[in-house]
Amino acid sequence: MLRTALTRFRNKWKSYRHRFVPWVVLNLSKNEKTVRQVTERSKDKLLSDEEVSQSLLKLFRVLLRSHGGAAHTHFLKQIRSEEEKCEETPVCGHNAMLQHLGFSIDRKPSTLPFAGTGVFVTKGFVPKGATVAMYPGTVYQVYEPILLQSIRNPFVFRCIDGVLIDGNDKGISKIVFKSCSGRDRIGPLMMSDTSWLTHSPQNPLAVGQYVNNCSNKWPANVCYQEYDVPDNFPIELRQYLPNVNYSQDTLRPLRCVVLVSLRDIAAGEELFSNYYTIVH
Ligand SMILES: C[S@@+](CC[C@H](N)C(=O)[O-])C[C@H]1O[C@@H](n2cnc3c(N)ncnc32)[C@H](O)[C@@H]1O
Repeated sequence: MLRTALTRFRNKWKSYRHRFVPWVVLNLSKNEKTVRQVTERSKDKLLSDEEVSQSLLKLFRVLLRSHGGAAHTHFLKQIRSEEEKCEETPVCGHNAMLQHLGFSIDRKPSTLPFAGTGVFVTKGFVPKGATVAMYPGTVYQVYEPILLQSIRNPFVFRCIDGVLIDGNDKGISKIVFKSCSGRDRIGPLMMSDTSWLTHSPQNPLAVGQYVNNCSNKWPANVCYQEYDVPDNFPIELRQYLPNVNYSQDTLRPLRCVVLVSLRDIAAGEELFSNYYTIVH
């Protein structure tokens, strides 16, 4: 009997796509109704990678312009024609987001009791199918060790293929991210953004690690989606990517995770994702 129960649990556990260990284990039975079910891995993507690229590039180009890009003048020349479409005044990340994506998001105390910080739409309006946030952190391939960093860490996110992203902005996780980010720079160009580790990230999308889990009362309004950064992603815009590979020798494209809106979301609403997705 115990053996059957254990086998059933193991099979079910294996099909969970995103997990925040150990919180998921402790809360699995509390809100099973909210589990998101998809029939195939390929059906899980609401947006194509190209659509995700387009919205990231739109924002990052404005950020580059507003941050001066002084050290990257020669790169700026290359993208001059695109930039001419943007307005001349420098803008802060949240304004850039509002002006160019139509909404802004920020961290605030969650509306849920005992749920700590959450993420809210602060201004504007998020249409269904928009890239609303990014899940920052160090990317660990399935074969890479994460034991120390994962102890008492509720920010370890598991992707569909077992890749892990450590989105903790404190302690050893923070040290690891900064060290990997410094290691990967190319001359003056950063290949990733470390400012998500602070209270004011340069890339205002990079707060997805603070999105709380939905409940029976508050259904999910966003979902996670893997996004592998394509080779042709402009090198001068990679400084806004909030992810870095743990190992320098990783051969595959950089894994990012974005949160995509499942419905229209109005200003003032908290974002809720689904920590559990079953892939049948
Ligand atoms: C990825 S973190 C989310 C950010 C977290 N709210 C914080 O302030 O650090 C996951 C943790 O958030 C809390 N959390 C997420 N969803 C929750 C919910 N619906 N109710 C209570 N706590 C929740 C749990 O403590 C969980 O371990």
